[in-house]
Amino acid sequence: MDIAVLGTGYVGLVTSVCLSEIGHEVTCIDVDKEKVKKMALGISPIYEPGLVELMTSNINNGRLHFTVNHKEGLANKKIIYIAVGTPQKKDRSADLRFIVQAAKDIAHNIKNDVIIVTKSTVPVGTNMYIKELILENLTTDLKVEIVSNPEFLREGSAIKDTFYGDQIVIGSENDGPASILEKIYKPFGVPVFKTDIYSAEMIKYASNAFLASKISFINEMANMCEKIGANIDDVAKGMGQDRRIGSHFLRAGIGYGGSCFPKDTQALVKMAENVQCDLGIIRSTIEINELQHTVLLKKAKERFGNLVGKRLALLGLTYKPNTDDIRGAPSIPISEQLIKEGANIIAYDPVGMEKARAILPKEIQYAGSLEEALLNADLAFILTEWDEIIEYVENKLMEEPVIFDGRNCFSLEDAKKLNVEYHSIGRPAVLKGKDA
Ligand SMILES: NC(=O)C1=CN([C@@H]2O[C@H](COP(=O)(O)OP(=O)(O)OC[C@H]3O[C@@H](n4cnc5c(N)ncnc54)[C@H](O)[C@@H]3O)[C@@H](O)[C@H]2O)C=CC1
Ligand SMILES: O=C(O)[C@H]1O[C@H](OP(=O)(O)OP(=O)(O)OC[C@H]2O[C@@H](n3ccc(=O)[nH]c3=O)[C@H](O)[C@@H]2O)[C@H](O)[C@@H](O)[C@@H]1O
Repeated sequence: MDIAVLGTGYVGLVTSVCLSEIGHEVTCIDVDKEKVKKMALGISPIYEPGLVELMTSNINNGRLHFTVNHKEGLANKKIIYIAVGTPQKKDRSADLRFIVQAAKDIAHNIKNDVIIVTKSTVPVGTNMYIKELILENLTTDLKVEIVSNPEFLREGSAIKDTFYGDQIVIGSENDGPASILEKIYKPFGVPVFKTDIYSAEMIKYASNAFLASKISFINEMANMCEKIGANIDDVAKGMGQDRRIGSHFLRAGIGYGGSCFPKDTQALVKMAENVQCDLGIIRSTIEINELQHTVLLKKAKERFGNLVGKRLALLGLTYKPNTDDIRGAPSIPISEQLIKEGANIIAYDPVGMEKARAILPKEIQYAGSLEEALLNADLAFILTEWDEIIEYVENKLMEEPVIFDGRNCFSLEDAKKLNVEYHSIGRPAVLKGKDA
């Protein structure tokens, strides 16, 4: 099948590469000229394990193409994916500016009947709006059908998630376009769930909100564990072994981040307000998450009194390991708080430093290695559980700095062997080989 994909962020690029890998001819269209130029040479704009290899092989076998030209990219395509960004507006609702432009780009450039497949996460009702917008802007009479096909991949495991996902959700007005899409995806061998468009749009927001609320729930329990002397790791394990609860998304820490959980939970609350619904659980989820970004700082202030002039190694800047994405990362509010407290930050991340420089406070210095970041540091904050960080801390016999681990990278048993003072989330502190 000849397919066009508008937008080559995480979702657009991974979708395009995976569709070409299963035999489809895919043209990626993006308005970012530099990005397109690089991608055409096989250079990925994102760090994602396994992506470059698949991208290069499909460019070389002629199934994957890149262009900035909508007219050229959309020519003769019967299937057009929309995967442009839906960021957050100031009022916290979803910003549909890129969606509107994409719809107009499609309307102005197609010459044949099309099926539009929306991968972007969009508020309920947006797919019908996209269809209307395209029809309104057409200059000739063409048939436009629309399918909501929300994306569930996670950054860092995006390729695996596409090939081995739990399900593909397809929302449509009738079975015609849904069946065509089902056929396109057949080689993935992933179960397809067909539903109506509104439900498909809602499944995406409800899923992200549920996962986010699971994280805020366990973080709230972690904060209580600290007060009563329980260990959140064991509490989460004991809960997760009950299959009705499940063990996933019960890792306590400094709160969720990323380009989606924060914006999608807030957009869902806004969407609900518009129909006079109050989503109390999701509002609390958001509030708890924002508070959770402050717990390491509170611990450090309790331990040191104040942080003025203290040299602080900030280890891990991306919102999770195996991605270079800094969008919505807890490192943003945490580094802003630390600067206000007068700490001297020296930061390190295995792959995220280039993107971090553009987003984090200007006062931060960047180290070329973990060793450099930790040299003469009074304290270290671990914000992302990168293997490189865990292995380094595990293998270097350090007496200092005092470690504040925001991701519970070490079991308490292993923490006792580290020879450092160690504070974590929802568990007792460890004082150089002993419980505090
Ligand atoms: N990042 C992720 O892991 C996931 C994202 N999503 C959703 O997917 C959507 C896309 O997110 P990301 O992949 O992070 O996107 P992104 O925001 O990183 O990239 C979007 C791309 O679209 C391009 N673009 C904007 N307008 C365009 C137009 N008119 N024509 C062609 N290209 C255009 C931009 O230049 C940019 O390269 C969002 O709605 C997001 O919520 C869903 C699941 C996972
Ligand atoms: O809509 C999206 O963009 C995507 O959002 C998340 O994927 P992603 O943001 O890539 O990463 P996750 O692995 O879900 O982690 C999100 C955040 O939650 C945190 N987290 C996750 C799990 C956990 O137990 N505890 C926890 O604090 C992570 O550290 C990270 O900051 C969802 O898992 C995807 O299904 C969805 O497609």
